[in-house]
Amino acid sequence: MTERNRKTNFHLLSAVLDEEAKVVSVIKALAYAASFMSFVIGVKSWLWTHTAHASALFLFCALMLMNVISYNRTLNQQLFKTLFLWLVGLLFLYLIAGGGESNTGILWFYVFPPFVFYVAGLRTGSWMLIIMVALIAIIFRFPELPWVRTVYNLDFQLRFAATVSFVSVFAFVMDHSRRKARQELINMARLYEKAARTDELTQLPNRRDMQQQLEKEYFRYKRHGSHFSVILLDIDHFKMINDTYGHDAGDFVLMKISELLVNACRKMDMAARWGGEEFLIQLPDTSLVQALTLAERLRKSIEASPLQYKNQEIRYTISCGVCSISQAKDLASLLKQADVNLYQAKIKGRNMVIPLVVQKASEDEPV
Ligand SMILES: Nc1nc2c(ncn2[C@@H]2O[C@H](COP(=O)(O)OP(=O)(O)OP(=O)(O)O)[C@@H](O)[C@H]2O)c(=O)[nH]1
Repeated sequence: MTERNRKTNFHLLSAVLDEEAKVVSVIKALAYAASFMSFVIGVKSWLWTHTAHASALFLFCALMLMNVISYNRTLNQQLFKTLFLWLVGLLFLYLIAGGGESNTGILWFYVFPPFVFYVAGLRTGSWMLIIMVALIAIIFRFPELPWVRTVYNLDFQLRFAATVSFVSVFAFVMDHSRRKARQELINMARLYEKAARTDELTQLPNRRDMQQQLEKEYFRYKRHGSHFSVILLDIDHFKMINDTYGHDAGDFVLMKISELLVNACRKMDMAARWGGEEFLIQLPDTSLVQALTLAERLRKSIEASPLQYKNQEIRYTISCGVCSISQAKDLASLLKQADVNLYQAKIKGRNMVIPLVVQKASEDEPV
C-alpha cells in the first residue's frame, strides 16, 4: 500500500474501528445483563434449594464478569468476543442438558443464531452454530449421559430442529445483507473520499488534500523539529501552450508533468496539483539546499525533454519557488514565501528556480 493510499484510507479505517467498538459495547452490555439475570435466577434457585443449578449460574456470572474485567485490562477484542460466545454457548448447553426452570431452558437457544453471526461474523458464526447444534443433537440422542437430566421427545426434537434451522438461515441471510450493505457503504465512502482529495485530470492529490498534509507535516515539525521544504512549481506560458496546440494538448502536458513529478519524488514526498498549471511538492526531512537541488533537477529535465503530442513537439519550461520551514515563521508564511519566490522566478525571466543557488549542490545529492 502506498503512502497516498494509507492517507486516503485513514478515515475509513477509523469508521470500521468505530463499528468494532460498537460491537464490543453491545457485548459488554449483554455480558452485564446476562450476569445480572443469571445472578438473580441463581439466588432464586438457591432459595428454592436448587443449589447445583444456582452454583452453575453463579459460576457463569463470575466467568462473564471476569471476561469483561480481562477485556478492560488487555483490550483484546477478539479474545473477549470468543470467550463471551463460548461462555454463552456453554450456558445454553447446560440449560438444554439440565432443562433449566420448568424445562424452558432450551428456549434461550433461539437467541444464539442471530447473536453468533452478529458477533463472530458469518464464517466463524456458522462453525460455532454447527458445533452447538451437533452438541445439542448428542444431548437429544443420548439422554442417559451423566450430565443430561432432561429427555426431549422425538416430536419436540424435530420441531426444535426445524425452527432452529429456520431461525439460523434467516439470521444468516439478515446478517449477510447487513454486512454487504455496510461494505457497499464503505466502498462508496472510499470512492467519494478519494474523489474529494484527488484532482480528476492528473490523479494527483488536490489542493485540499495537500493543505491537510502540510498541516500534519507542520505539526510534526513543531513537535519533533523535523524540517521540511516545499517547491511551488508553475508551467511557463501555459496559456500559450493551450492557444498554440489546443486545450487537449494543455491537458496532456499537465498529465505528463504530473507523472514526471511522481516519478521524481520519494515515497514520503507528496506532489499535488495546487491550481490550474501550478503544482506543490512537499518534501519531508528536506533542507532548503536539498529542495533546491530537486527543483533544479526537475527544471532541467523538463527543459530537456519536449513532449510528443499528436506528431507535434511541445517544448515547455517551469519556474519554481522553493522555501524551507526553517525560513518561515509558520505554515502560511512558508507558502507565502514559496509564492513570492515563484513570482520572482517569473519576473526574472522564467525557467528558473528561486532562491538562486550560487554554488550548485551536487546532482547526486539525495533529496
Ligand atoms: N488545458 C488546460 N488548461 C488549463 C487548466 N487549468 C488552467 N488552465 C489554463 O492555464 C492558463 C494559465 O494562464 P496564465 O495564468 O496566464 O499563466 P501562463 O500563461 O502560464 O503564464 P505564466 O504563468 O506567467 O508563465 C490559462 O489559460 C488557463 O485556462 C487545465 O486543467 N487544462
